[in-house]
Amino acid sequence: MGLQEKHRDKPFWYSFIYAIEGIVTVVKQERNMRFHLLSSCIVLLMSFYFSIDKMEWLIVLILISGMFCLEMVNTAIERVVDLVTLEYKPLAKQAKDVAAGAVLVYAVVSIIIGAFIFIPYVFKLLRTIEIS
Ligand SMILES: Nc1ncnc2c1ncn2[C@@H]1O[C@H](COP(=O)(O)OP(=O)(O)OP(=O)(O)O)[C@@H](O)[C@H]1O
Repeated sequence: MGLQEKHRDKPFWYSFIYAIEGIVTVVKQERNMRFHLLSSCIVLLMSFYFSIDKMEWLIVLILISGMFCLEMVNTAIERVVDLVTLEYKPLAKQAKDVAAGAVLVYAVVSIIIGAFIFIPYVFKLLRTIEIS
């Protein structure tokens, strides 16, 4: 029986189980993903602490979820490349490097946007500490 036939009769919610398996796999196997998880927890704690406004929450949540999604796509690309070849191939290098570049661009932009959101709150906190 081929893979297609094997999965044809499964109920639709099996796709969710497979998706969750994918998320668990990335968290278990990818150090970068665990780093994203840790930094996201810190950002969420800061967001609660500073009581950021609704628009800022939306931006923070979009950035965090975007980072997770991109890291998962990056990992998927790495796995497919390794499945195709474990030999040194310039195209394999390009595929992995381009995917890693996408993660880097998103991470740098997220840090810049995060700085725009949080730095004013940090300064406000420092001023309050100075005054009191
Ligand atoms: N088959 C290959 N052919 C040529 N270069 C490769 C190949 N596999 C990996 N590379 C190069 O080595 C780098 C590291 O590859 P690797 O598969 O270890 O991913 P990684 O960047 O360490 O991923 P992560 O740390 O996110 O798991 C790639 O970015 C690429 O430049």
